[in-house]
Amino acid sequence: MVSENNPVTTELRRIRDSIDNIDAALIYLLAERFKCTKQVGLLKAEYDLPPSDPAREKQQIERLRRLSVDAQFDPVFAEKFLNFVIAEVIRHHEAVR
Ligand SMILES: C=C(O[C@@H]1C=C(C(=O)O)C=C[C@H]1O)C(=O)O
Repeated sequence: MVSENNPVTTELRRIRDSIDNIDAALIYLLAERFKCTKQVGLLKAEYDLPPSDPAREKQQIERLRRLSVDAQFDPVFAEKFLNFVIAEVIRHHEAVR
């Protein structure tokens, strides 16, 4: 058991504070993204456009994979994450038709 004032405990708390801030930022960013995709979904419903756009998704995935490499981040995970988000967006688009 390490004490409250142990240097390791202090360092762990400092890093975890940053992790908590980053998680909060991610939630706000995702909320903004879903506000935008909601508008897209309403436009698509109004003009009878298909909920998904595979060509656009392909461009986004290629772009995010490139950005991930630049950022020294795992491009496979980036693609999985984007696909997960897009699947939820498409589900919302189907629901508002
Ligand atoms: C938001 C859109 O709808 C869908 C969701 C996308 C996304 O979440 O980025 C991208 C393409 C579409 O499959 C769009 O067409 O722009």
